[in-house]
Amino acid sequence: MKTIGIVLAGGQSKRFGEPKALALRRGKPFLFYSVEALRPIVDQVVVVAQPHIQKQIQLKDVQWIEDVSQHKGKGPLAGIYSAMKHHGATWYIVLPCDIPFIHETIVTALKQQADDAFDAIVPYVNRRPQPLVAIYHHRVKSLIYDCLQQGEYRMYTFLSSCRVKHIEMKEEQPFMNINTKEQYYKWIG
Ligand SMILES: Nc1nc2c(ncn2[C@@H]2O[C@H](COP(=O)(O)OP(=O)(O)OP(=O)(O)O)[C@@H](O)[C@H]2O)c(=O)[nH]1
Repeated sequence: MKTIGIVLAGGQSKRFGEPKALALRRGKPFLFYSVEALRPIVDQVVVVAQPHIQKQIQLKDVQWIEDVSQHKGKGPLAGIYSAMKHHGATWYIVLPCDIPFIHETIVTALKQQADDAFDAIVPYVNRRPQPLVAIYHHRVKSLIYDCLQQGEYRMYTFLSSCRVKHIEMKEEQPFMNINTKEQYYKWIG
């Protein structure tokens, strides 16, 4: 069962003011933590980012791709689709690049929930769905394609057409995403 890890790093980071993928926690870029959480569990890690991010960071055994041109920068759904288009697999484990407390045990727990009867495995933390820290079956590629073709870029609209298995996760910190400098100084220091 081939599994690809997708790290989404093609966002604008407007609220943060500089690329979140390159922000540091304990001397390592945020992107590093998402890649390392996936690496032991997947067959290949694919980072979907703009080329200037790749130029500023060294990561071993990672495949870098850009968003497909017609949906460049249109949001996470476009990034997931771009990775699926480049790499065939049964399952895709998706992580954003702005959750620097993520760790391998969360990804392992998610992968253990992979179930062919569902299109997506989405954790719930504190009653909130986490669709950017989730697993998608390859069959959703055509559903995403349809959304993108219709100019529908919202993750939740796409998910409403999927069979989703929700799993409750207790630990909150690994899912904490940093969007602003205030959050950065509060949680990272
Ligand atoms: N490949 C790709 N990733 C994206 C895109 N938009 C957002 N992401 C990633 O998805 C995750 C969540 O992004 P957001 O925080 O919602 O958006 P952002 O653009 O990074 O930040 P803001 O500009 O402040 O909204 C981050 O890891 C982003 O890098 C996109 O168009 N393509």
